[in-house]
Amino acid sequence: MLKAINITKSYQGKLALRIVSFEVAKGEIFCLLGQNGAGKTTTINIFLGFIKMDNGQAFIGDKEVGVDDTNHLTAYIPETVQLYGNLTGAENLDFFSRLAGFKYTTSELENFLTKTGLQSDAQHKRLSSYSKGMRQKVGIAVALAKNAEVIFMDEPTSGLDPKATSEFTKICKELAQMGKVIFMATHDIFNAVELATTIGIMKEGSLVQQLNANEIDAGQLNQLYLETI
Ligand SMILES: Nc1ncnc2c1ncn2[C@@H]1O[C@H](COP(=O)(O)OP(=O)(O)OP(=O)(O)O)[C@@H](O)[C@H]1O
Repeated sequence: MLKAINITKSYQGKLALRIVSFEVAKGEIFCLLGQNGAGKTTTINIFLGFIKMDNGQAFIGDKEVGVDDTNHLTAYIPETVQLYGNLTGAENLDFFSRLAGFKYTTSELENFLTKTGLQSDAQHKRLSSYSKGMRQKVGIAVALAKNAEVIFMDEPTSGLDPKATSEFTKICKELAQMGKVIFMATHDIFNAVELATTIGIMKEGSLVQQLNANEIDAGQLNQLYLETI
């Protein structure tokens, strides 16, 4: 579903990605680890079309990023989901769904929000009263409402408390069971082991490790990470 072929990217002559290649299948959760500046966000931004690669190719399904229209296939959950504080969760979802070309009834909007675990008494409250975890649930509801096939996430559990992280992990697994692809940059080794099907480790712009998450525990991954980066 996702394919990176020999992607390179430099900023002002400094290489940020050095010939990065990988594939992610439907229903997979790919967690990308690596130190600050390793190239995780750059990889995500290239797939989202926010920045252009210098060389290589990126595919989402059979569509090529930068060549075909891939916008409708993707959703993006950044560390802090950008929503309108003076609108309710349901109103934000309605607004962003319409932007993506979808018009839903109030009960359909509520269904999307309920699927993410956002409690019904919160759905019609203003976003300004939401916690970070609740905002992320609205972000995930937007991804569901626009029927995105691939959800990119950049450090989504950063700053979440353990309960919110656990709820977030559960939702991600449900999304994967629905056949969605999740591609996540994270510093959270323990959550990556819990969540991922595949774990990638980046170092200085290269994807230096790719591991099956079932074959490693958190202690082993932590050790390997420290030896690798
Ligand atoms: N807009 C930009 N202009 C110049 N250099 C940039 C830009 N964005 C990223 N870089 C550089 O590219 C490299 C990769 O950065 P990137 O943000 O992809 O890393 P990262 O792994 O996501 O780091 P972090 O964990 O801090 O988010 C770094 O050296 C960074 O300084």
